[in-house]
Amino acid sequence: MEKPKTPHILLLPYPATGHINPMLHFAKYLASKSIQITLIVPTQGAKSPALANLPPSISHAVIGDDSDQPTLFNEDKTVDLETHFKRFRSVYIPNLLEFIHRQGWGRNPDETAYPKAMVYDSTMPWLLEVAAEKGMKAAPFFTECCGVNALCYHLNKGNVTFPYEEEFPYRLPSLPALEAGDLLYLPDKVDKRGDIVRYLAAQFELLENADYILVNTFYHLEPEVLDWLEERYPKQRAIGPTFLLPGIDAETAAPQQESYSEWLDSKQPNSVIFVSFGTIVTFGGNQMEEVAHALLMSNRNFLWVVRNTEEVEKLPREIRESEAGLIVNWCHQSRVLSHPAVSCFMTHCGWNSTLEALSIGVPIVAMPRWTDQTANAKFIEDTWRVGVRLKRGWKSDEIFGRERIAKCIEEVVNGVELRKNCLKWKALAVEAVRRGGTSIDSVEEFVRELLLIT
Ligand SMILES: O=c1ccn([C@@H]2O[C@H](COP(=O)(O)OP(=O)(O)O[C@H]3O[C@H](CO)[C@@H](O)[C@H](O)[C@H]3O)[C@@H](O)[C@H]2O)c(=O)[nH]1
Repeated sequence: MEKPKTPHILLLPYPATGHINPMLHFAKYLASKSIQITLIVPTQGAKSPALANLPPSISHAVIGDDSDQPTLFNEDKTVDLETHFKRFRSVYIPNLLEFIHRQGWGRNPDETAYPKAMVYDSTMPWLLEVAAEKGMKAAPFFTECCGVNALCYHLNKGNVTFPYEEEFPYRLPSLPALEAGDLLYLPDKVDKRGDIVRYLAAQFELLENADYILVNTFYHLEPEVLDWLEERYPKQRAIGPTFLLPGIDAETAAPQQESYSEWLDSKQPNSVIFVSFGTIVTFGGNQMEEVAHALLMSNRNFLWVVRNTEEVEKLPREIRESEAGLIVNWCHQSRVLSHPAVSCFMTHCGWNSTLEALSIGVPIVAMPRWTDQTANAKFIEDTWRVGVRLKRGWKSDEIFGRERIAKCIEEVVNGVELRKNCLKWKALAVEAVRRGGTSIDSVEEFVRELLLIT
């Protein structure tokens, strides 16, 4: 008997865990619908823990980029980010075209094996042209929140100029009033010329030609800004939180790192401060020391993810030897957040971490560093009201002191209103991905319309 024909789709994340994770969750959901998936990761992302437990239903390829170049956010040298991004693109595109050619999927787009669509990270908008050249539908995937996307839209259309004009607050349609410290930026020592802001704004290049625009958020979290952007881009859909899509395993942790599970199990409900700063930012020794002392001052249990062993060694001895805490270099974050022992989450406010906390219902101590994190922290405190932020001044690389951090922890741990709000967002997030929910309906629509299957 002839095997049933399934459509094939390419997924192309940007090579960073915070970008691979949400797209991979989406890929797993599509794979569970018998859609054939090929996940293509540039070499810089090949070692991401997100890729540790790929299911056999997802084919996986690594394609050369410019990874012998300096790391993207290198604080020791001022990296010319514009050159970095240009080189990435100029190396990646020919390698991708050659990869597609080598697969023998054929040139005829009617062939079943030939990918019908390309879902690509929105920070690589130039992939739309590759999709068009290869006769595939183009679906950019945004890994940041819609409020941040709207900021990028205004930057791209010139409604907001960079360097920012000092007429704060900015009042932009569908967004709350924004102060300078709420906007996208990187400190001068990492990105003097604002290349990262331009790179993020460029997500809106060519966007009107996209067949679908996927955003990892959910409708009830950002209704005004989603509606506002949808008026301009009718094919925009909120499909998140992708880590909650049904039937997927959102596992990202290396299995040998599970000692923390037993440790968490041994703790009282609501007794542990969970601290994790994502996969890119580093805060530097002095800031880490202040965090360490704030945790000690809180007199509570803590579970702290410090990615790098050298960083752990630089922490004060009292924290390394403290019986109240555990320091690990990786964990299954969404599982930790779901543990009843966890009472609050100190985070750098990367969008995945923010969305995970919101959807699991854990209040936040927001300690943003840069890019979208400052805006996310603003929304966490003032829009969703699920946390307290350590507020940065404009372009400030100030070190937050231990007293200030400890005060935020106390406010969050004791915040009755915050906890109520958390439960509200949690319920709405879960509803979005349930049968008939806004996000799941959008995913099903995508599958039906773009891949032409029912
Ligand atoms: O021990 C850990 C640490 C992290 N994670 C996961 O790693 C992801 C981290 O993503 P995120 O919180 O978004 O942080 P970054 O890694 O910093 O993400 C980058 O990408 C995001 C999406 O574009 C942006 O919002 C951030 O600012 C940018 O730094 C999350 O899914 C976490 O659950 C784990 O599973 N275990």
